[in-house]
Amino acid sequence: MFSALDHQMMARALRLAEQGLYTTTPNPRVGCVIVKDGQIVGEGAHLKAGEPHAEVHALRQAGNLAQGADAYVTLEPCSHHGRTPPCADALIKAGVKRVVAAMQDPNPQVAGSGLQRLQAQGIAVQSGLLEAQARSLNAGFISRMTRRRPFVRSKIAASLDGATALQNGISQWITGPEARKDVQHWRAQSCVMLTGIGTVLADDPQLSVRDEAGELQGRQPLRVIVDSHLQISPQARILQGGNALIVYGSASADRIAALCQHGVELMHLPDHQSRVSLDSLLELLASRGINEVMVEAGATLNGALLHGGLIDQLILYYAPKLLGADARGMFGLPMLQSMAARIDLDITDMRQIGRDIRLLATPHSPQP
Ligand SMILES: Nc1nc(O)c(N)c(N[C@@H]2O[C@H](COP(=O)(O)O)[C@@H](O)[C@H]2O)n1
Ligand SMILES: [Zn+2]
Repeated sequence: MFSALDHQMMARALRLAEQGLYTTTPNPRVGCVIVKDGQIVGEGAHLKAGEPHAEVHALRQAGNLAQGADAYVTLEPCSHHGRTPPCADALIKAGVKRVVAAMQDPNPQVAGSGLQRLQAQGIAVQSGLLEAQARSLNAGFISRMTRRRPFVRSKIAASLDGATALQNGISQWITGPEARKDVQHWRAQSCVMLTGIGTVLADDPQLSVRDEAGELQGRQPLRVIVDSHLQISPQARILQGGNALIVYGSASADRIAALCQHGVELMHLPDHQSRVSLDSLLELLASRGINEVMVEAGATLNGALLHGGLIDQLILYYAPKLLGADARGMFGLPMLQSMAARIDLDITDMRQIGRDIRLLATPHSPQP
């Protein structure tokens, strides 16, 4: 169905889409290549919401050469008026003869209607080339559009014997500098950094995106703290500089007033036991256009998220160290009554980073 040239051009479009890895949110990362007589005549990437889509950049570069050309796009061209006009119309006007998309747009405002509009104008349309790669690049956008919740990845650094801290809470530094630098790359592509009050009280983290000199770098994710009984101090480093949200389940009026005085945003999201409802939190974040959440938390929050089926990806750094008995574990999961109740994972990537090993894993879902 697809030629070697098709594969090559879509692979190029996917590389272009990666240019928006850290910047396009809440929009998807999209790349486009326009090809005439086997030669690239235009290419582009979507970089920022409100700015032109990938197809528009590529068509501008191609100019009149777009007439009779093939367009390779990593996401179905849009058919609606959002912040910008429909790309399907721009492709029709430019006179392209064929459009190849890696995947359909999961946005219900588009969902196949972009491809239909092109087809109705006699343009040859194909979809599904390198679809798995295109989906992985926009896992957050797809999750928000189809499940009404963000894609959630949790990063955990542990010793080889599975400990994240000593019994007294000391955890700095289990992994080496290369792994800590790698973490910054994941933070930078996230819309939210999520943590729990236990981590805030133990480590007083900032959860910001920083360069090697420790300076703030680029777009900063919203910091969200799950603090069921509002124990956080207004002086906590994570609250400095704004851009933070505390979610709580129950608290006294005094505690609420004290934090409000410091200009902190609070949200009351109780579950039936007056802890924080994690499902409601993710729903709320999606309604605010949040595509990707990165969790850096302790065993309690990680256990609750994993047990609730709310973690989509684990980023596990294992350091070649042993922390011994009574050290803190990775997940506070309830005791299993049988092997049948275990949580199975699939490992999707494994590599050495400095002296540490990084595993990417996803909760295993049985094949239909
Ligand atoms: N095909 C395509 N190319 C791009 O470069 C895109 N950014 C999108 N995004 C789709 O359009 C919606 C955003 O529209 P506005 O930027 O507000 O005009 C987004 O939700 C996707 O459905 N598609
Ligand atoms: Zn568009």
